Amino acid sequence: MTSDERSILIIGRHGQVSRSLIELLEAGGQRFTVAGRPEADLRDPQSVRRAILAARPSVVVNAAAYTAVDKAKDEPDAAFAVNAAGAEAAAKAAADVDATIIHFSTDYVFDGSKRVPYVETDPVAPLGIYGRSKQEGEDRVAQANPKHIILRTAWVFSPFGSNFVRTMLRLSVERPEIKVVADQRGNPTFAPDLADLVGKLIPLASASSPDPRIFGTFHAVNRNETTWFGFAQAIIEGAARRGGRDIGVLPIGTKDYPTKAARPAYSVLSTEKLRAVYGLELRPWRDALSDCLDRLAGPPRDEAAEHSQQINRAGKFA
Ligand SMILES: NC(=O)C1=CN([C@@H]2O[C@H](COP(=O)(O)OP(=O)(O)OC[C@H]3O[C@@H](n4cnc5c(N)ncnc54)[C@H](OP(=O)(O)O)[C@@H]3O)[C@@H](O)[C@H]2O)C=CC1
Ligand SMILES: Cc1cn([C@H]2C[C@H](O)[C@@H](COP(=O)(O)OP(=O)(O)O[C@H]3O[C@@H](C)C(=O)[C@@H](O)[C@H]3O)O2)c(=O)[nH]c1=O
Ligand SMILES: [Mg+2]
Repeated sequence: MTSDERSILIIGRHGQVSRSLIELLEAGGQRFTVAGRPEADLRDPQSVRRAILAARPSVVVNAAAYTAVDKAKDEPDAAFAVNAAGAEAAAKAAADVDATIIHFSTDYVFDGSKRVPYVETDPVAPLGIYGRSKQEGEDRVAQANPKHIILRTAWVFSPFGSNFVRTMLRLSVERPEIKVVADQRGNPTFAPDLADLVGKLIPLASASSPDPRIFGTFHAVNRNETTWFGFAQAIIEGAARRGGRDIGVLPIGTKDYPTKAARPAYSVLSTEKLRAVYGLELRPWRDALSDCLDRLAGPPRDEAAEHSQQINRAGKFA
């Protein structure tokens, strides 16, 4: 790395995507700064601006957001402050130091009325406050900084924080069976895979005269689609192979699982643009889930047994 190379600033410290990105950049020995609460709070735009002007990075990755879908209904001001005004402040300050902003949005900007994968140019029509606040954030980020890469992702899971995989693992020890909606389709996405993607975009985005085609909005999700029920089944099966309880997973309808906020019935995202522009794609979600479960519950028992037999045959423990 040359000494005049500018660094990367990540907004958000303990989130799924921030932690995955921090892990990746640390492993790669890259120079980066983290701006997180309390000193950089997206509800206080000036605090975010200060952090960006002080670091003068070439790329700002905004991995922070208000992500509580149901709670957003009771706290619309907080959701919009963080996801719209806060995101705009980060994008504007990035523009002022000539940095690219990499920002994340969500499949929940769509209403779910389609039955084939959504493309980036499809009209947005969010069903709830969270989706509306994220949609406004997309618009404001794009407006504030022409050098923006907005990655619309979905159903994010990881070994960190609060996510559907960790919820299912917790329920599998607490309950005899779980009931999960089988009429909402989407793409589960592994936060470390998103971090890998961002790691590949950073050098392109921080080039001195980047190709303008790299900017814009891109769908970025793991390959293949499922329902929350299908995802839950795969989680419980995977956990059982690793010594977890093989509890029943029962399919139900959205009407049988009332929530404060409505979710789209179909929010599968086409990643054709990411492939066409960058030549990049994320692997199938089942492969990513397997890596996530390895980290949360260790390797599958049969594979572990097979592995130790191989070691024994090799005479390592003889
Ligand atoms: N989770 C999901 O399923 C999906 C997420 N996304 C988007 O991906 C991005 C990353 O999400 P994910 O990693 O899952 O989020 P998490 O919910 O795991 O983490 C949220 C992050 O935002 C930070 N944050 C929240 N409020 C503020 C605030 N006022 N000021 C500063 N930081 C704040 C948290 O801070 P702290 O470090 O202090 O905890 C944390 O780092 C977000 O833009 C989200 O909308 C898109 C689709 C699906
Ligand atoms: C825990 C649980 C949930 N569900 C349903 C409720 C809901 O329709 C669906 C998903 O539940 P969750 O509330 O965990 O997921 P949710 O918070 O809706 O997840 C969303 O988060 C935001 C941040 C995004 O951007 C989206 O892409 C998406 O990942 O599963 C069940 O049917 N049974 C259960 O036991
Ligand atoms: Mg949630």
